[in-house]
Amino acid sequence: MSTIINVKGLAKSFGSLEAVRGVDFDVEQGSLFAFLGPNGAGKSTTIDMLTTQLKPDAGEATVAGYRLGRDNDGIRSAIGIVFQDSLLDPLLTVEENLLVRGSFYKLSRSELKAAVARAVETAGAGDFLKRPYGKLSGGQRRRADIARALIHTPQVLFLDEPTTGLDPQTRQNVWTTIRRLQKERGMTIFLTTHYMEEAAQADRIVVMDHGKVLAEGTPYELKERYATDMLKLKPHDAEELAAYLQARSASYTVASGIFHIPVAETVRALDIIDGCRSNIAGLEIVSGTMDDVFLHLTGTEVRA
Ligand SMILES: Nc1ncnc2c1ncn2[C@@H]1O[C@H](COP(=O)(O)OP(=O)(O)OP(=O)(O)O)[C@@H](O)[C@H]1O
Repeated sequence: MSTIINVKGLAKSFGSLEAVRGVDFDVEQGSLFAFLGPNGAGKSTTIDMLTTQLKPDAGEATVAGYRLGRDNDGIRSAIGIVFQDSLLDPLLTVEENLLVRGSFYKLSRSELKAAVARAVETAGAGDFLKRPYGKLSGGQRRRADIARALIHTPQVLFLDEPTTGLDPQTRQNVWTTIRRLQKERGMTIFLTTHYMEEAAQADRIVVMDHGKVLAEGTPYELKERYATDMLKLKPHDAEELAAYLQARSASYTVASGIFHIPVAETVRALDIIDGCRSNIAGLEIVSGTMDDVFLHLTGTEVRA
């Protein structure tokens, strides 16, 4: 796979506040990339720089082969952005909004119609095309916002918290659209989210806080590194199990008669189980989650 976004030493301060303090990361072409961090971590500032809305103080970046600061028009032609706050006019219908937006791209009338139709189809916004944007549900608005960002068929789609505030069913629908863009259209998706179960579906994750990258890797790698799997055992004889675990120098806690034994990886639980099989009345192995990773790295629960 080739790299479509490359970031080196990117930095931005607002007065004395160092919002982004020299970040480095790459995004693979066609991947679903999740950018995580608590409120104020510097995510939006980084995205604003990569999308040419904010001039960096230092560092460099290329997006779809275009150098930031040198070919910002090229970058803008290659990206689509779905902002947290919509840019569409609530009084116009979805179709009117998209046609107005599409008129910026200097297309002929027939090209414009075809581009809008393609964006609508891809975003699944066909059912409410003739309705005023302001009268749509949250999920429908999001689809219209995504359609707006797709009119010029971008290579990279930036989505800033695309599902925040939506109900679980609608979140799922919007998420299905995002996956389709990536899988079927080969689009690179650059996503920020406060929902860790969404981040867990990404190909690669960067976690940042206080303007710095804290960790990066696949969800699996991050969970292996920063989250602990837990073996939970219900013994027939608690004293016997305690003695067995102490003899192995395995740490554990007991709650309501259940032994909680942290294991580095889920398969390690097998070693423990093997030696005390006849004393086991019940067991469960709980994998570490992205929530654990986030908590470990940032020292804070996810704040939406
Ligand atoms: N235009 C600005 N002027 C001054 N300070 C700013 C400006 N934009 C952002 N900041 C500050 O920079 C820091 C990073 O903000 P940023 O919006 O990049 O964080 P974030 O990770 O996107 O947070 P969130 O998850 O809340 O969107 C914060 O302390 C914020 O208050």
